[in-house]
This record gives sequence, C-alpha cells and structure tokens, in this order.
Amino acid sequence: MPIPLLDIQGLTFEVDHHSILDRLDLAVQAGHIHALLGANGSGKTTLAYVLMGCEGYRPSAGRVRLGGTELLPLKMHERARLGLTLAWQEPARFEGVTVREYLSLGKPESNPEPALKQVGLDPDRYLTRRLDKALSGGERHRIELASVLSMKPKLAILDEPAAGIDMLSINHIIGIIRALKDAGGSVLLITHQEEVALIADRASQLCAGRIVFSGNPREAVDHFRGRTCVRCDGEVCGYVRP
Ligand SMILES: Nc1ncnc2c1ncn2[C@@H]1O[C@H](COP(=O)(O)OP(=O)(O)OP(=O)(O)O)[C@@H](O)[C@H]1O
Repeated sequence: MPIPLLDIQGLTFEVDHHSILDRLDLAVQAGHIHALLGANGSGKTTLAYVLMGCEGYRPSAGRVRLGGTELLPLKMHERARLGLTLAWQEPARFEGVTVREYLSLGKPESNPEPALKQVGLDPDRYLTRRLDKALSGGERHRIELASVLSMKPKLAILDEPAAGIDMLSINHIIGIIRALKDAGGSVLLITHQEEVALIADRASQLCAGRIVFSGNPREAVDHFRGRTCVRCDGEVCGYVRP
C-alpha cells in the first residue's frame, strides 16, 4: 500500500470522560473516494469536525497526517491551506449571506459561476439568492458542493452530501463527487446511503467511535446493513471493546 494521503492513528476525542472517537485508525489513499459508513451517533460528524480543527473538537490522543504533515497542531485555516475542506451538513453558520458571497468566502477574486454551473444551478438565478430557508434542501446541498468544488481541495470531507435528495438528483450529486476525484482530489464521503457509498474506491464502517471494518464498498455496505447498532459492544457489529 502506498503512503496514505490521510493517515489517522489512535485518534481519541472525549466529552466528559466518554470517548466519542475511540482510538480510531483510518487511512485514505490519494485519489480515492473513501466512504465512511456508520449508524446515527457512531461519530462520523465528530470525526469530520476533529479533522477540520473546529472549536471544541480537540482530541485527547492520536495523530493525523495529511500528505505527511501533522494536522493536529494546525489551526483550521492552516488545515484549509493544506487542501482540507469540509462540506458542512448544514451551512447554517452562513445564514443570510448571498450565494455569491458564500462561494467567494476567503477568495474574493474568484469567479463562482463555473462551480455553480457544475452543480446544475443557473448562476443568473442563484448568485443573488440568500442562504436561507427559502432554498430547498437539495439546493443547499448543491451550493455547499459548489463551494467545495471551487476550493479544488486535496481532500474534501463530504458529510451526508445526498441526505434528503431525490433519486434523480442523487445521480447528479454522485457526478459532482466523481468530479472532485477527476480534478485530482480525494474524498472522505460520510454517508448512510448505499447507492452513494458504492461509488467509493474503498469504504470503512464506524461503530462507537472506532473503525470496525475497511474493505471494498460492497463488502462494507453488506457489513453495515446487517449491523445497525451503535455502541453495541460486539453484540451486533462485531466490535469488541478491548
Ligand atoms: N460536543 C459534544 N458533546 C456531547 N456529546 C457529543 C458532542 N459531539 C458529539 N457528541 C455525541 O457523540 C456521538 C456521535 O455524534 P456524531 O454527530 O459524530 O454522530 P454521527 O455518526 O455523525 O451521527 P448521525 O449519523 O446521526 O449524523 C453522539 O452520541 C453525540 O451526541
């Protein structure tokens, strides 16, 4: 195996002495779409926040390297400069700004139109719209993906990019995820949806804050489908607390 782009070893994040991420190991290869499956509450979004360096998400143990650079000592903007980007599940933090402003955050000189077109939204209609409840869930997902596309990230973390999206639009979203890979990026794809996970090159299943399975996406989906319990201590998913 080549040296992974993202190499996570023994990552532990605790709240009130309770491990949300529990000595988690995960490797994402350069150029791969790597799906991360896991039941509600298994720690997927927490992992995304810890990787991004969000406030309040400082791990108590472990190391993370991106392209060989130690990530954990870095601030959020330094991680972004290394090419790490997260598509937020809900871009609510930016409620009220226009789509043009949102897509230009941090890069005011850039033209947001190509990325918007790539996600199937007409710039003439959408650039002046505001990020508010008047946008449908699908439109918000697409705008979030347009934001990620325009960053040309080395590693994009996508948190449920197709949640609540109809079947036809899911195929479009899948096309956008593939475009990130075709542009030379890698993707950590957090998803519950089988049809989305199956586009990955590799997939892992998270249970109670620890990776309990990594393999090809078909095997991982089968593993996940039969095992839906969170923190099951091995009763269902085979995870055994040492
Ligand atoms: N800051 C926090 N304080 C307390 N508990 C937290 C905190 N962050 C996460 N948790 C808990 O950690 C667990 C994992 O949450 P997380 O959001 O990472 O799960 P998830 O796998 O993304 O779930 P879902 O599929 O429902 O989005 C949950 O039980 C959650 O309540």
